Amino acid sequence: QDGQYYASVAGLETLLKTEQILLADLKNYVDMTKQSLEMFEKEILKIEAEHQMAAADTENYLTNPVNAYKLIKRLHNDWQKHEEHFEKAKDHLPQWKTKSNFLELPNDKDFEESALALVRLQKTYNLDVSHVASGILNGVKYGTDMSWSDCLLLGQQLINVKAYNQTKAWIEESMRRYNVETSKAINDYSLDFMEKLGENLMKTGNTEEAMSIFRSLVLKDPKRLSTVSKLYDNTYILPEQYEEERDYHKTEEFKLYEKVCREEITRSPAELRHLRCRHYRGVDNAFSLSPFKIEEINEDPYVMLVHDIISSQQAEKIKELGAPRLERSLVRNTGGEGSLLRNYRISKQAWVEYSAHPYTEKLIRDLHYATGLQTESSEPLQVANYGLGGHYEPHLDHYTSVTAEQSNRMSTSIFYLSDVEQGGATAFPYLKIAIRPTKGTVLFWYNLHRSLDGDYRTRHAGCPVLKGSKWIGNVWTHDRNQDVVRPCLLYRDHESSLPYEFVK
Ligand SMILES: O=C(O)CCC(=O)C(=O)O
Ligand SMILES: [Fe+2]
Repeated sequence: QDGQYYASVAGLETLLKTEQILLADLKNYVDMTKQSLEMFEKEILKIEAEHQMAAADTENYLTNPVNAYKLIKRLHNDWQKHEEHFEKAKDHLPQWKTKSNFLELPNDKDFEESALALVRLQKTYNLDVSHVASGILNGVKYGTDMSWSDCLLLGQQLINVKAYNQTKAWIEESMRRYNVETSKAINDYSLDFMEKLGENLMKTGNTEEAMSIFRSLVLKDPKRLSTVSKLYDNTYILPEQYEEERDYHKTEEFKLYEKVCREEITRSPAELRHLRCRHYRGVDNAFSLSPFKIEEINEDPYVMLVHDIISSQQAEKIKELGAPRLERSLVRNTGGEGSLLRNYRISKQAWVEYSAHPYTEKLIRDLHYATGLQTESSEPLQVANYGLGGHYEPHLDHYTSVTAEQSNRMSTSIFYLSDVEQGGATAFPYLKIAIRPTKGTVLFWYNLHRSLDGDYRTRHAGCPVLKGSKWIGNVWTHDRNQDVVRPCLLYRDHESSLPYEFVK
């Protein structure tokens, strides 16, 4: 299954184990052959350092997108390079020989997606490329640096998916790092990279910089003169028309969404003034001893938080119920090259019946007591996990055309099953609301007007997870038999949301 490792922390953990096994082989190989010793020894130290950090706190290590990218990059890219060296000495590499039979390895898709996830984060949160390359996310340093060749390779991946706008910064970062890192003797491997860097600089129109790379390349290895001059003569011109990103990413709505994720746009004190926090004893006063802690988030459409509605233990159990059955959430690609940029939802999900465990039974019962809604017609609990850079672009939960026989998703309840260190808010662009996940809290809102018309103002999204692993449980209650808590009005009350219907 594509992207099965990349999309969750559990998947990455498998990869970490895979890499441990391969690393043992590599160490063995160096002992036996003493070939290419210098290069491999350095490589081993580097990976071991990573693994030591990972061992110290695996969860913390793998929830860092830079570390996750580097892990996938090493397994997908570097080990393949090493393999060429291994060919001769395969007898000494029992694990390697059979690796494709039993070791878990990331595929092209994993690698591409992990690169795109980094870029998505960088773009959504306005991150500085040089910071990301240093493992710094929003001012916090989480891991080791990316090397100049890591940055270059990422740049090349971005060229492959035609994300030219993002490419240049990474190639420039690669150059900056190259100057700092490579005062030492240079090997063929690095020279190849330099050649590629020059080529990519030509492709992105940085002729001057390409020239200076080519010049120092030829100085270091005069044999390359002919290849280099061919590259140069081919004079790549900046592709005249960049492949457009999916148009939606250029709309005002999408830009607004990104700003709301960054909390660059928030509501004014005047807009927040009428909102209240209160204790609610629940339907039939069933919770008079431990009332619900309700925080109003928005009046119309109605949005609220209920704090501490599930315990930490309950949340852990629900994750456990979902985890073994997580499947990649469906993506609606519009096709074409570089289509991964168009993955509007990157997460894994599983459906869990409420009858699965007393804790899920309790969850749906408590939701009834907190909201008054009938939950008989609810969909099963949807448990979802967002990994590295995981997100869910703005969308509506309800169906926009339903026949008289069909029911619709009247309300959404998002139970937050984990905290998220950075990013991962639930954002409502039109309402200028970003809710940061807090474990144990449920975010609740009505998707439909009382008239049962869809409320377009409820368009919402899961912002990219910058650091951490985000777990949620979704409950969608339908619009059947809800007249007690949500009676219809004598008039159709849907006009307020109409201006938002066609905004795109
Ligand atoms: O992850 C989030 O915060 C939003 C999830 C969502 O909108 C959905 O699953 O429909
Ligand atoms: Fe949603």
